[in-house]
Amino acid sequence: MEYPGNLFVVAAPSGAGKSSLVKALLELDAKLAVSISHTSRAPRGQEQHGREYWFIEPAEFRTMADRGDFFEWAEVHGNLYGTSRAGIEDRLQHGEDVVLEIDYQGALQIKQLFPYAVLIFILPPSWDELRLRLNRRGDTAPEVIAKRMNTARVEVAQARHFDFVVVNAVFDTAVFDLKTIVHAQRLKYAAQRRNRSAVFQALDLP
Ligand SMILES: Nc1nc2c(ncn2[C@@H]2O[C@H](COP(=O)(O)OP(=O)(O)O)[C@@H](O)[C@H]2O)c(=O)[nH]1
Ligand SMILES: Nc1ncnc2c1ncn2[C@@H]1O[C@H](COP(=O)(O)OP(=O)(O)O)[C@@H](O)[C@H]1O
Repeated sequence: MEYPGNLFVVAAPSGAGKSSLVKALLELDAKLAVSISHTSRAPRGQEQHGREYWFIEPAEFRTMADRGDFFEWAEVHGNLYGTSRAGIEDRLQHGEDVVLEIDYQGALQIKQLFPYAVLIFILPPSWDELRLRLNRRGDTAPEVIAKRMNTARVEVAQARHFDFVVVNAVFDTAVFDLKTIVHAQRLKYAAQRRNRSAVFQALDLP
């Protein structure tokens, strides 16, 4: 499948800083939009339906999956998550850029469907720091943290299938790395199409 918009996929083990980084990236780049996923998990803390996720019942999720409503979906930490076609197809068709914040299983499915998608894996600087961040966030029970640390080992092993790996040690440096990847992809895509105006647009030149 091919659309004129760029597709960026960001995956990371839970607690590595993916949500915070993507949020900061969106604040820097008005031309990017993040896709809101559907999930069967219950909302956490201040989360709102339609803002962090579309929260739906497992049965409804299964119906959507059977109907082919998702570009990809996967079970993560015992819950179902999916990227709906309706959420991003329109934007991509209009040449707008989209970021997917999803797990590695979803990322690999997206790469099959959209070979030009740019897959970015966020790594924490160390396992100890990952545990610290999960603890500090304060919204995850100790037994859940232990489970996520185990899953993190499986997830990190998948980083080799990604186009880029960004280490989130110093936050601002990691945001800058992401911004550079997005910028480089826009220039590459514009150059591939030999489209002078698209190159100028990507450079933010008049
Ligand atoms: N495959 C897939 N994974 C998703 C999707 N949305 C979120 N995820 C992933 O599901 C995992 C759990 O997310 P979440 O419940 O928000 O917990 P968090 O890991 O603490 O942020 C994370 O790795 C997300 O990136 C989606 O649409 N598809
Ligand atoms: N570079 C960093 N240095 C220190 N703490 C960070 C950094 N990046 C993120 N954090 C913190 O780590 C915790 C997990 O970040 P979050 O964005 O929720 O992770 P994820 O979306 O990957 O689960 C949050 O409390 C966040 O503020």
